[in-house]
Amino acid sequence: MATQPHNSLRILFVDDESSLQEFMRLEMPRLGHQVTVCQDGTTALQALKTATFDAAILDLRMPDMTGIDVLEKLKQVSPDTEAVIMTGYASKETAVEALRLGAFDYITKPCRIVEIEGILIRILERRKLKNKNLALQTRVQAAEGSTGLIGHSPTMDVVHRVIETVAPTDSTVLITGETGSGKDVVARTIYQKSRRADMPFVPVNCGALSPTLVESELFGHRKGAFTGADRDHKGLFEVANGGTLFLDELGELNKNIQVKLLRFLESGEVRRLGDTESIRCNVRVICATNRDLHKMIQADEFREDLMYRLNTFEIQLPPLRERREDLPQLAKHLLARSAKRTPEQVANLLKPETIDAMLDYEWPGNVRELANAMEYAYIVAGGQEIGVGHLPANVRLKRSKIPFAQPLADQNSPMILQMPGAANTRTLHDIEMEHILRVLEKNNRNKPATAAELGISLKTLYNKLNRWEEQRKTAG
Ligand SMILES: Nc1ncnc2c1ncn2[C@@H]1O[C@H](COP(=O)(O)OP(=O)(O)OP(=O)(O)O)[C@@H](O)[C@H]1O
Repeated sequence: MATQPHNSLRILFVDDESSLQEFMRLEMPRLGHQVTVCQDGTTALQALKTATFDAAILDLRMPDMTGIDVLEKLKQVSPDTEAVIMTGYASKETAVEALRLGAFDYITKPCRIVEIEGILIRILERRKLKNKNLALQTRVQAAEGSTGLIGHSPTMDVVHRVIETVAPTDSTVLITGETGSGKDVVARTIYQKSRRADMPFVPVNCGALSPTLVESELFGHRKGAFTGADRDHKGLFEVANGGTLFLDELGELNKNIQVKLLRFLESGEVRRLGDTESIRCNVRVICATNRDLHKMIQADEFREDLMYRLNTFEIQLPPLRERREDLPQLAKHLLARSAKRTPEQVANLLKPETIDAMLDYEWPGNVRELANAMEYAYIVAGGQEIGVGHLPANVRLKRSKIPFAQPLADQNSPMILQMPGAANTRTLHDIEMEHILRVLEKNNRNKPATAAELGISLKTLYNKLNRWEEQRKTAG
């Protein structure tokens, strides 16, 4: 089959005027397009059964059926074909009706070739945009990894059941669980199973929002609301309108923002900073936190009324050490992700003793730590069978706490192997990261407390941790 040049369209032309048919047979190839000419609607519908077209130019008045009839049928069998209706001046209203039915545009007779050419250029542009969008979606999916929620241990079965119940409703959901236990995956699964799956999913890492801008980021602002607000700005609630807003690390929101979130949940309205009017937003909110909100309430850091408003449906994700039966399947899934293969293709790479060794470990970093361990082992084993010796040192030696305090003592520690330039030449940056990680551990991974002890902003801490994570990935 001949390949279609990227600037060429396959066009279906339907008109009973033979002079116009001849004109199109000559002119379309001259413009680089392929054309199939039909003299009436019936022949056109026949042609649609055997070929695919990028565009269809349809005469409004034909002997057997109208262009509108053909348009309706065309949109049923080939919704991606862009239709253009040709009409005389007298029937402009019908042309407007055609637009309502999904036509791309209409042209009035007598047709001028420049006009047709202009419309075809716009169709080509729209096709390019659609393809670009598709390519971007595929890349986003590849970057985010498969969103399948793996695990059928009794506790995970409960999680699956709650997801099935709550996903189709518009109810707010609170997902709790230790870091790396899969809260983000659960939020995306709820979204994908919801009625809003075709609308935006807007994830927000509340901890990474700068404290001075958090309100404007979430709720928007009017021009002049504060110094530097030189234009109106849409908040993320408005961006997510019709869809789902995922507030990750909810526990990091300050109390002022907590009040505003509560107000939104109760009224469905947000008010931009500096505005006097509220805006109605149809947004479903899903929240996640690894912090103990009850303890935060006792410490007067979290509003009790907000927690009760949020936890109508609470999904508690168990830590990996409490659902060890999920580990073999998860390990295969995550190994397949690193190897860019299917779980079946990598199943034989994991020796039974390697799985046993992993079952003996506590996994304080939960599934994320398992994902990193699988990536590490895959690289160290050179894509071959993975033995116990290929696992990161802390997994092999069953040391749950990552040995930040003696980073150079064990050259096989994943922390060192993954730290760029770690061998004998530690850079100032390496030393800084070791210190940050040590303080993070000391504070039980509580990021605000860590940032406070280090004397840096929470945002800076997140930036440093993200950069470090990227460097570890690049260093393999
Ligand atoms: N049940 C699961 N099935 C498949 N992959 C999972 C599962 N749980 C977690 N993962 C993977 O583990 C990693 C960490 O998961 P995720 O980001 O959802 O954790 P989290 O609880 O949101 O962490 P944090 O509290 O640090 O934000 C991701 O790569 C995710 O794809």
